[in-house]
Amino acid sequence: MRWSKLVTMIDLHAEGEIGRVATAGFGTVPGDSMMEKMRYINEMDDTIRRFTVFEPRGAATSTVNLLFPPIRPEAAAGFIVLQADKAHAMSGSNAMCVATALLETGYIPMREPYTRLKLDTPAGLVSVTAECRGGRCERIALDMPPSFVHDLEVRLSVPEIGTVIVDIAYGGVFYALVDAAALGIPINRTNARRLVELASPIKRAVNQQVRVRHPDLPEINHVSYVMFCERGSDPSLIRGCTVIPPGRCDRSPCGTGTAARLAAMYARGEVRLGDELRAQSIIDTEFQVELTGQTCIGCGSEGAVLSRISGRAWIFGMYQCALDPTDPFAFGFALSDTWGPDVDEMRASLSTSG
Ligand SMILES: O=C(O)[C@H]1NCC[C@@H]1O
Repeated sequence: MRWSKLVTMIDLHAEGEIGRVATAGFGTVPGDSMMEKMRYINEMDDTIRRFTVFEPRGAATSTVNLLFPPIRPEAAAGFIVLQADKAHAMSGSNAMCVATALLETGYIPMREPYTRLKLDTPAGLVSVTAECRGGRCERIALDMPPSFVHDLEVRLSVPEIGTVIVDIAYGGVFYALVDAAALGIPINRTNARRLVELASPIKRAVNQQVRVRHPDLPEINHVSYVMFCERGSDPSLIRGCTVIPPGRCDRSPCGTGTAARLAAMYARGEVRLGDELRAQSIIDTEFQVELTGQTCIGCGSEGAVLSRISGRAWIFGMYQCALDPTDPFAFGFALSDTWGPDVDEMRASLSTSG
């Protein structure tokens, strides 16, 4: 064989949201921290991201997590989430996939009934508690990064829609949280495409009209996702749908989005410390959510909340993708027919041309 690249991956999903874990073959990514590695991918060379996520080797629902040996001594491993638009600082469903892959393949020794480990991410260390039985990870609980509200009830002027009121909060990445009922759109499978079409101008507007910045992680300085939020008659059930650029719905209840949402709910007095909730996705899968504490960030100036979010992940395959030196699509491609309305905007932001 004359391949110039061969990347080995484990196929997983967490409550329906795909999260491939690349374990070998993607070479080295310069950086003395996960944040530096993420910056390198986003600003210097995103070829491995495009090679693995975009077509023909990837697809519109692709997410690939690059697995790294630990840099911080207390971490078992590090990972960086590669999505269609960029590398991101943290992801709940993907952290569940990474932890499950590490334990069920034996990369990290499994202890029953609980295995505890730390994962290193650009957003910081994430403590993981895996419920294990018979060699299987039955549930992965994440102690999410401290979550906080950046702005409540920001009035956005959104072309094609009008005024949209959003909360802006952080749960590992920044979110614009939108009340789905205010836009008259229930979160259900039928509305998946419409939710994507609504999120596109809202995300553009929020990043044009609002400047965000994490007080301790200044490189996290834009809103990554729009999350539509819904509450039903059951106060313990919160339903949500995160739209992932360039245009698809998160199939999971979204861990970072739910953590951000909890901060906004806490700020409004809608939840209290110790409350346990169920976060439900557009395909009705669920994460268990607990508001576990308060903390400060930004030199103590910002109030933040701590949450533990758990879900299940499953390995469903192994995948190797290779590059023939004559393959014209080493950098992959994406089309708006399946990837969503913001493909051209996404292409304009790529750090590697081709
Ligand atoms: O659970 C989460 O946080 C992720 N799911 C896909 C988009 C987010 O990164």
